[in-house]
Formats: sequence, structure tokens, C-alpha cells
Amino acid sequence: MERAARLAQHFVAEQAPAPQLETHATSSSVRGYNVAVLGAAGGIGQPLSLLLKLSPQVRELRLYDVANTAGVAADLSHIATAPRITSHSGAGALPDALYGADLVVIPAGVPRKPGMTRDDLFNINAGIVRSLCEGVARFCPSAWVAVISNPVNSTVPIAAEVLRRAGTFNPSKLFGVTTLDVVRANTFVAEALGLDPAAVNVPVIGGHAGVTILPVLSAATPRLTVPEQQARALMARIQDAGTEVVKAKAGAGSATLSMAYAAARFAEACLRAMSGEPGVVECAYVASSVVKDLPFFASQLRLGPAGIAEFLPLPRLNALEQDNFESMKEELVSSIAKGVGFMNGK
Ligand SMILES: NC(=O)c1ccc[n+]([C@@H]2O[C@H](COP(=O)([O-])OP(=O)(O)OC[C@H]3O[C@@H](n4cnc5c(N)ncnc54)[C@H](O)[C@@H]3O)[C@@H](O)[C@H]2O)c1
Ligand SMILES: O=C(O)C[C@H](O)C(=O)O
Repeated sequence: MERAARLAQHFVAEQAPAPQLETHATSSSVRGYNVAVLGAAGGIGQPLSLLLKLSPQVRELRLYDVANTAGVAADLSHIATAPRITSHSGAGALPDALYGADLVVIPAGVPRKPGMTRDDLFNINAGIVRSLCEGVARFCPSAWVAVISNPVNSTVPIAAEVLRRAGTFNPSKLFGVTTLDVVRANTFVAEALGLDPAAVNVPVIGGHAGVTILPVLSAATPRLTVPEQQARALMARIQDAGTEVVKAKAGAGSATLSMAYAAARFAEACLRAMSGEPGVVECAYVASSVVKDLPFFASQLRLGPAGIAEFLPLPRLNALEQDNFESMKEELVSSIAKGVGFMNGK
């Protein structure tokens, strides 16, 4: 069939409810979900796809990138687990990757090199996220979308604006992935307490860059009772952990393996919530009215079959955390404005 005709068919079919029914069932008939990874041949995309290939929640895993997905797909497809792998290389293959997707995970974009801030990636990654979200709006308008590409504090507002302009924005289904901050906080606190990291939970609120990453150590479970100086050091390490990896990789990129783990954890949580599992709670950076004047904010969310089911109340902050909270506001406001400004041609 001619590509244009196929695209038109995709678009028309996407309006009709029938094709998605088999993957949206919420009863015991669930056979898994279709997940698209955009940027699947990259440093995060490959290990993330490996972890998703191991997920019992996934029915079909679509690997999309500007190039080089065929080899990754061939390799993963030999693993003896249920998810079916498909390969989609080049912009013309985006519709096939997205059509009927239940969850779209976006790690596409350039990573930092030593000396750069996440915001230094804006000029390249803003356009990438915009064009991929235009595809989402067109070919899988009811999918959940998880944005990994930095600077997350700005790329999520861009994604929201693209979807809003297309008339498909559902704020309950768009997430900036901040799970790596929680993973790091859990790991470092577990080290301090001499515990298994799996037994630790630290809510991390705010955003995903420097001071906007606010680990609420006073709300950690189990309770963390350390001198203020140690709490300060822990907070600083969590906030600088991305830079710690960038420096150690010395020009070869930023966190990929820990990020793949974190994104797989977040994707798995989304799919469990989608299937009706109760009590799924994760932190993520989303459109929010939890904090006045911050239209996007990361906080603890209870996820349900239709996306965000509840914003959990912010944990009570101690004096150190409150100080940090006040100093993050200005940066977050300006990162959000930068994303919106990009969409307004500024
Ligand atoms: N949210 C977080 O916590 C977090 C953590 C780590 C990294 N990141 C970010 O994730 C992004 C990716 O990092 P990486 O290490 O995987 O980089 P990478 O360069 O290894 O991989 C990026 C991939 O994106 C692909 N890509 C580029 N433009 C694309 C497009 N238009 N469509 C589809 N694919 C495209 C590239 O071909 C490449 O394969 C970076 O922006 C990085 O800063 C975020
Ligand atoms: O630090 C980076 O640039 C990548 C990512 O945001 C991270 O936190 O590891």
C-alpha cells in the first residue's frame, strides 16, 4: 500500500476505538500492552528495551530511532520472553511505531558532556521532543507518555503544549521521568543506614535539575535520623548525582544504565496501574496545581487505569528542605517558561 494511504489509514483508524480494545482490557483477559521506545538505539534506549523485553506487562515492544534499530531489534528478539519486538528506523517509520501504543517512552536526544548543564541541551532536544510528540498526538493520542529527554523541566512543558495544540492533551497521562532521582536517593540513604535499598523510599519533589531536585529526606521510610550536616551532604549528592556520572564518563555521555533501570521501573508502574492494580505510587514531573505558580511539578502520584488518579499531599518539609524549596522556585518557573516560549517561537 502507498505510504500516504497507509498513513491516512492509520490516522482514520486511530479515531476509531476498536483497534485498541485488545490491549486496554482491565480484566484477567489482559494480554499486555504495546510500548514504544523513541530513541531505542541510544545509550538509555538499548538497556531500557532489554528490561522491557523482560516485562510480563509488555505485549509488543516497538523500537524507534532515526537509525540502527534493526540490529537492536534482531538481538533482543532472540531472548526467550513473550514480548514481540518490532523495529522502526527513520522518521517515516514513526507512525508504525506509535499506532496503537499504550505507553510511549522518550529517551531520544543528546546527553550532557562534562561542563554542560541539562539546560545546555535545550536547543537540540526541544525540537526532537516537539516532533516526536506531534507524532504521538497524531498516531496514538490516548497513549501515556513518559519523557526522559533533558532538560525535563522544559521538555515536559513542550510536550504538553504540543499535545494541547493538537487537542489531545490529557494531563493525567503525560509524565517527566524523575524516577532516577528517587532511585539514587533510595540507594544513598540505604548506604547511610546500612539497609537494602529495596527497603528504602525517599520521595523526591520539584523537578529534574540541580536545586530543583528536592529529596525529602525527612519523609524517608524507614526514618532517617542523621545530623544536619550529613543530611545536607546526602541532599547535595542526590542533586549532583547526574553530574557525578557525566564526569566519570568523561565525555562518553551521561547516566544510561541506572536511567534504564529507573525508566523500566516507571514504565512497569504505569502498565500495572493501567491494568487496574491498586496502590501504584510513583514520583513524576507533571502538569500540576500542587504548588502555586508552578504549573509543572514533580511529586508523589497515585496512578490508576486512566493515568494520575491522585496527587498525594506534599510531605511536611523541615527547615533545610523548606530553604531548598524556596530556592528552586525561580529556576523551575524560568525552565517552564522557556519550554512554553519555544512553542510560541521565542
Ligand atoms: N530524565 C532523566 O533522569 C535522564 C537520565 C539520563 C539521561 N537523560 C536524558 O536522556 C537523553 C538520552 O540520553 P542517552 O544517553 O540515551 O543519549 P544517546 O545519545 O546515547 O541516545 C539518544 C538516542 O536518541 C536518538 N535520537 C536523536 N534524535 C532522535 C529523533 N528525532 N527521534 C528518535 N530518536 C532520536 C539518537 O539516534 C540516539 O540513539 C538525553 O537528553 C539525556 O540528557 C535523562
Ligand atoms: O545528568 C544528566 O545529564 C542526565 C540525567 O539527567 C541524570 O540525572 O543522570
